[in-house]
Amino acid sequence: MEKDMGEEGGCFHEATIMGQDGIPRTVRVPVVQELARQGLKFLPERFIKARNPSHEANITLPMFPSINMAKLGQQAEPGVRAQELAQLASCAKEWGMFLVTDHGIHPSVVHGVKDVVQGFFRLPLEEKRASVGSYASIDNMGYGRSFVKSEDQALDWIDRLAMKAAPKGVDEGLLVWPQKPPNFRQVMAKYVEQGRKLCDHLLQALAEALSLSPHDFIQNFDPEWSEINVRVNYYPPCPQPELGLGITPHSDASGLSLLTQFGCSGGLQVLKGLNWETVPWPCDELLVNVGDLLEIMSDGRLKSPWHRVVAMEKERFSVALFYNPPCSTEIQPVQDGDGGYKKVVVGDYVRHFYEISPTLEKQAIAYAKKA
Ligand SMILES: O=C(O)CCC(=O)C(=O)O
Ligand SMILES: [Fe+2]
Repeated sequence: MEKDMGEEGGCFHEATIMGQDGIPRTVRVPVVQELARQGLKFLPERFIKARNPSHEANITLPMFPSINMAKLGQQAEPGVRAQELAQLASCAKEWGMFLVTDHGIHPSVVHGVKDVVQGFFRLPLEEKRASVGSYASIDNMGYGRSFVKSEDQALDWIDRLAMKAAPKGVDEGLLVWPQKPPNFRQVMAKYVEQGRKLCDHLLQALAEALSLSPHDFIQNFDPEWSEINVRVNYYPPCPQPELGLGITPHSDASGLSLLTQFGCSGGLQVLKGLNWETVPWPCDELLVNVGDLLEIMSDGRLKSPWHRVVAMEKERFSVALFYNPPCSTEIQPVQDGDGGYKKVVVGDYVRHFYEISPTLEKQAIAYAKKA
């Protein structure tokens, strides 16, 4: 693809949006990494987000709940395990988000992910483009696109790379995975495999923590057909971070999301009451958050957190694995928990989520509420 210089003096990603006439149109959004390279003093107009000052309390939580996965194992001493399950129940209910330690994913695997991700983003733009294919009709996948819905929407200060890692075979012939660095897919596949094990373990523990049967959540997942999407978020250094956002507020349309970050920490915020609070998430630790699908399965006992990413002066990367039941699975509350949720097909839920997102408030989940 030609290097496309526009009025911002940068290069552009293309995104397909639905026009008001119902006809899809292609819009161009700047490649943020290329903009950032120009050493801008001011944040370009298109990236300025209206923020509600009364919600900007600038609170960094002194500490954040952390779950030791070894203490949740069957070999753990029963008293220790019961205590860890109680801690899991409390942080999953209070925050819908927690750090995990002793999770069994070897640091070399996480470092491998960091190396290939940085390797990809260090490539010149033309090489990045040449190295990645496209899912064509699947929005939000491949290199570059974000939640772009209209021409006049304020944009996120981010470049993204998103791929389907499972089920196997979904991308045959599409070559979406970067060819450079050459070990990108292999390294990511290892992380995905280990991340899946961790999420399976957590799904069982979360059910137990809520006094349900350990199988209640995981029964909706399938070793062969569950979906795992990988999304790499790259937030280049931002000239006026207080005016922009890396990712606009959202919940995840997943069962569970597993995240790692590098570059710097302090970008992720979660809405608590009316305040955005910065999650104290150290760089080498893994973070898990409850997605909308688990909120539905738990009938609201677990809540998917409303979260966002603030722009920062330094560059930051995060890698999210979104773990979902197979898209044809019907999920429903395992037990009545007063959340008012009903049976939905996973694929229908996710499609609707992306059709209406981004929204100002947590709105997509209303799709799964009883009338
Ligand atoms: O970058 C982060 O910390 C969070 C990313 C995120 O929320 C997402 O990819 O859905
Ligand atoms: Fe998210």
